[in-house]
Amino acid sequence: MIIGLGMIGGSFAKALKERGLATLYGVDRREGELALGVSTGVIDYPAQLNADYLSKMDVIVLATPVRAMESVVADLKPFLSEKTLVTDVGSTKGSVVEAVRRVYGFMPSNFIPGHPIAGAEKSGVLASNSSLFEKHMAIVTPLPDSNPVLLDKLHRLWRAVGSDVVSMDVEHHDHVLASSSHLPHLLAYTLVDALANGERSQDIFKFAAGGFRDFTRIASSDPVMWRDVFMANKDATLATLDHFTDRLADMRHAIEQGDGASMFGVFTRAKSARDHFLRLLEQRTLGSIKEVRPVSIAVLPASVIKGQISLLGDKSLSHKVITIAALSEGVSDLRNIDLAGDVKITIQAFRDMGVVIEEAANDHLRVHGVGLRGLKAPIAPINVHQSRETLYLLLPVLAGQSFPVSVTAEGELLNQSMKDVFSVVRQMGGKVESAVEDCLPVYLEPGDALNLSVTLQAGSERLRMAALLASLYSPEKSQVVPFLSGLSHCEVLLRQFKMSIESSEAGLTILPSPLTATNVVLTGDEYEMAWLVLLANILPGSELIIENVGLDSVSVALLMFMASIGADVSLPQQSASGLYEGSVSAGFAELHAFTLSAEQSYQFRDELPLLCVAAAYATGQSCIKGINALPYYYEDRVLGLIDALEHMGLSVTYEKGDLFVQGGLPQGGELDSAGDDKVALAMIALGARSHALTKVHDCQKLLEEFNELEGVARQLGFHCTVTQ
Ligand SMILES: NC(=O)c1ccc[n+]([C@@H]2O[C@H](COP(=O)([O-])OP(=O)(O)OC[C@H]3O[C@@H](n4cnc5c(N)ncnc54)[C@H](O)[C@@H]3O)[C@@H](O)[C@H]2O)c1
Ligand SMILES: O=C(O)C(=O)C[C@]1(C(=O)O)C=C[C@@H](O)C=C1
Repeated sequence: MIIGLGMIGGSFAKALKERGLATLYGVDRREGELALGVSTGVIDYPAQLNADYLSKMDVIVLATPVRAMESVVADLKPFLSEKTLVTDVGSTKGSVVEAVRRVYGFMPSNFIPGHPIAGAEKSGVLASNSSLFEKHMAIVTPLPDSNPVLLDKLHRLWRAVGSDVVSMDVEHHDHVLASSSHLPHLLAYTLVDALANGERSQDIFKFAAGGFRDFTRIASSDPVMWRDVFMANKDATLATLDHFTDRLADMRHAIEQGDGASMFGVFTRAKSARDHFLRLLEQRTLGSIKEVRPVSIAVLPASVIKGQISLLGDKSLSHKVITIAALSEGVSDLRNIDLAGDVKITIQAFRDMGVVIEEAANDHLRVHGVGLRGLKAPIAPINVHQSRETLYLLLPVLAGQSFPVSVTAEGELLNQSMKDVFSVVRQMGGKVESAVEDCLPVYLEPGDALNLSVTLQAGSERLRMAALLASLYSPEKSQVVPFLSGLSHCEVLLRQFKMSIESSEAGLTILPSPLTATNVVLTGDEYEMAWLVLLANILPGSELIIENVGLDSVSVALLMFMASIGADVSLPQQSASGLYEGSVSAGFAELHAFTLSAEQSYQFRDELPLLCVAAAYATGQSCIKGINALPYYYEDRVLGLIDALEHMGLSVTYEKGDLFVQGGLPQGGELDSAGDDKVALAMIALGARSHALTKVHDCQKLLEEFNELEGVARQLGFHCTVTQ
């Protein structure tokens, strides 16, 4: 039985009836609504509140405005069996519970309140919609004495009409809904009323467009229902209204003072919060993660590359410089930033914590730093999706703030051990809790900051950066001993922001100091640079100049190694920062077979897919040692390349972790990059001088990370095309 056959009661009845789940009886004080309910098939029968009807009901749903519920409960009381589940759909819950208690003197165990978080600005039975509750939440607010069997029945009823059921405490419900639903209705009603009765009202409505319509849709809602809501949820509404009024006063002040920075801050944070909300909503309504269309890249053999090119900023450096700028004091102008792919995740995470990041152009950001400890607690757990880079940069920074936070991820990242970076956080004094040891999701709680002294057990650049960021939060001097000696971009970048890092034989010594905003033009992506150098060397007639390069110790060692095996490549000069900065030139040359020691394999682990291709085009047999000693994802990449080399007709042996490749000309064919961007780029190089067309599959990630690939290829005359 539905009592109050309006829009919500009618929608619930219709949803159950269409699914063949119930015989529906309706009660309403307006007979016309009941008649319409029967004629439109929303209910089966009209009914009345007497013993005949009430004694045979399994479920009774109160769907009147909330202040009418007390008299309805009083009318039900004499005839009600305690086996009948009585529930309601009212927008407030405390008032309904109080009303029932007033009638009974206690809360009967068969009365379990509920509230579907779905609706519309319409009212009346004709506005019923049987799919209204699908993919929406239904909140139930059981009480300590609630009958568990009937509670289960209530859950099943809401699930049956497509809702996700959530349990909540009555008081919490009323506070949350006061902000999420009641306050917006109050603002919409008041805005329309103020404008309708103010000066120039006719023109205001005449010239209002989408903004006004979107903001005020809910002012068309039923006035009786909403009067009841505000009378029933007075305290919680006043609390959220006061908070809002204060914030509105701040905005008024900012406008009066012409304080653009404050306005910009509020608008950026609000946009980021709303975008986050829409993403949540989208996941709920789509029900599943979006499908990604597979993309392949076809490579036509025998092209030549020629010209001068400047590459977009290195991706991992883009993540890093955004992080450093966000923690600096002042505004940093960052240029040549790669805003594609995972970098967006780092940007979003900082925006979610109150950092204003302006996108001045496609590759240009203006970051309004908040200082080392100035981040704000995010409204929801931070999701780094599949970005390991974001995770490693964020964790130490979060452990340095004053609020606890949860961090989660998606896909494979959820199953991988984060022991190394969790250990850095623990050494800072942060508490790390996770259900599965050393895995995400993780709950981070800042502890008392400790002086950091870390000896890194691996050469990863992101771990090095994580340790350096962690050391920013040490009360006094801290020490980071990198796994690999030599200059890295991490120190160079941090020094640009005035971090005090001294380098000695013993490692890096860091003195506590704030970071100062600065302007940075990022140097080009180093993997893409190495890829172009390789391509130029395997395509006869090629001549190439790559500008805006900044080489750290590993990249210098790699290019020198390439030169030692016959590659035509020249390095720029070393600059004051210690990096080799300027242009790299490269051209065609016959490469010789080479042997890479296990130490070199580790040092060049990122570039190993490219070195496998170099081995394929070199004369003689090359050997790459110690592959099985690398972290598994580097080994996986090489294994992917081994498959590709064999598929292209080359002679390859993989024995006890050592790879032997007999150079020759590959045949062409179809290769699977398994979604790895670095592997895909190497496979494209492998196809560059093969006998026939090469098609590299699963290149979505590559195009996301290197979305200017087609443009670069076109500019240099290299024939590769994206196909579905
Ligand atoms: N409108 C929404 O978006 C929405 C969403 C979730 C929950 N709710 C809640 O659902 C309830 C119903 O809202 P609605 O939008 O369906 O309103 P509605 O106006 O469409 O329907 C209410 C019905 O209750 C009837 N009614 C009023 N007093 C009665 C009484 N004493 N006895 C019998 N019938 C009576 C009215 O005649 C009307 O048909 C409210 O408590 C509201 O807070 C509304
Ligand atoms: O979508 C609308 O029009 C609504 O007003 C629905 C809405 C809401 O504020 O979200 C209104 C009241 C409720 O109790 C639950 C949902």
